[in-house]
Amino acid sequence: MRKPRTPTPAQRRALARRLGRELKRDVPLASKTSFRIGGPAALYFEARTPEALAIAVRAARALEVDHFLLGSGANILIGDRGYPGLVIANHAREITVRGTCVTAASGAMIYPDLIDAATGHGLSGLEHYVGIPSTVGGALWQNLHFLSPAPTRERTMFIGEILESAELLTADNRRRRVDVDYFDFGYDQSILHTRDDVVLSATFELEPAPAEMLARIMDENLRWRAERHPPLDSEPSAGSIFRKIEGIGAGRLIDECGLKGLACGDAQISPRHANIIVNHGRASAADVCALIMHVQRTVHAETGYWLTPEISFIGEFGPVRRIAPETRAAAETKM
Ligand SMILES: NC(=O)C1=CN([C@@H]2O[C@H](COP(=O)(O)OP(=O)(O)OC[C@H]3O[C@@H](n4cnc5c(N)ncnc54)[C@H](OP(=O)(O)O)[C@@H]3O)[C@@H](O)[C@H]2O)C=CC1
Ligand SMILES: C=C(O[C@H]1[C@H](O)[C@@H](CO)O[C@H](OP(=O)(O)OP(=O)(O)OC[C@H]2O[C@@H](n3ccc(=O)[nH]c3=O)[C@H](O)[C@@H]2O)[C@@H]1NC(C)=O)C(=O)O
Repeated sequence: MRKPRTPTPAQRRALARRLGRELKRDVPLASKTSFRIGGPAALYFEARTPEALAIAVRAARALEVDHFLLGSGANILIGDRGYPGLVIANHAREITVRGTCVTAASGAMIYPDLIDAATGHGLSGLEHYVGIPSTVGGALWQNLHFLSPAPTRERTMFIGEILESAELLTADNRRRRVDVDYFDFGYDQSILHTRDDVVLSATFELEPAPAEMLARIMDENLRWRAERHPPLDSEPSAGSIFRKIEGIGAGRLIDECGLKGLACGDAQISPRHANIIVNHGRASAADVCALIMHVQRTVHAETGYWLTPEISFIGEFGPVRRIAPETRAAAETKM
């Protein structure tokens, strides 16, 4: 990925003319991510409607200002030096329910807002994703997934299965409604990874279901997550760091290499789940990157697999120190 550039004074002024007083400077980003890590955005704009989102993206494109679209910040690591261009934070959160269709602006939170709206109307299809931090846009970007309900949990369910249509701002700045096939969904994959489209809103086609069934699925899924994953509020993270590889869980490989609990500064490979790095308070992006690189080298040396990060790296990063090759967790374990 190309390094984002700092806008020129002329670009800043032109952007301010288009976006008005809502365009802010030097806004800290760490608190806007689930990892609670990262430097500031040089320029920052909060879009509260799909129209404002389209205006901001069009303005950045027209003025050739490097920009990043921030959802709930749950799948990214922002560099310690921050983002030198424009961060457009998607706070377009309106949700409407009509019959069995739920339409949401792309900044709506899947959990709790969209799930509350759907289950409150006795509609099934979204409840599987309870407890997962994501906006609607982020969920379509990566085809949000979770296991099918207990007791069998025999397959992975994807949000693409219930998507009916979406409104996009396309790469050529047109507003266009597309159906589900457009997204070319896969595991952790969608067309959004390769096209510069922005999701403005999405419509999900759901099915009526008894309230007790919805409540049971949500309880069981929340319990599943609580048993396996570190709690986000007290141990901030970005969820899974690495992709599955040939169907094998990255967590299993990292665990087998004895890396659970290994720490670098305040960043630590979670003792609970080896594919999650947690921030114990003052972790830097450099600490997280040092752990990521150490995991890649160790897992490769011991298993032959090269793990690929699932999270996106946003903005500017400083130097990363190398952890000694043989380092294991025991001496540094923090619980
Ligand atoms: N299954 C699990 O347990 C977990 C899953 N996750 C996943 O993490 C993601 C979190 O979403 P969220 O926090 O909102 O996203 P983020 O703010 O972390 O952004 C992630 C990426 O989504 C893209 N994106 C966000 N909004 C839009 C939009 N409106 N239109 C097009 N692309 C968009 C951006 O891509 P670009 O740079 O290309 O614009 C961005 O790089 C979800 O995909 C979720 O599946 C996270 C934690 C746990
Ligand atoms: C957390 C995320 O998504 C999760 C999603 O919530 C759940 C449920 O559907 O399935 C995946 O987790 P996962 O725990 O199965 O993923 P992996 O880290 O690949 O682990 C696979 C397997 O390894 C084993 N495992 C895991 C952790 C660990 O410390 N030790 C270990 O042995 C477990 O048997 C586990 O089942 C998604 N992760 C990936 C990379 O696909 C996320 O995307 O951020």
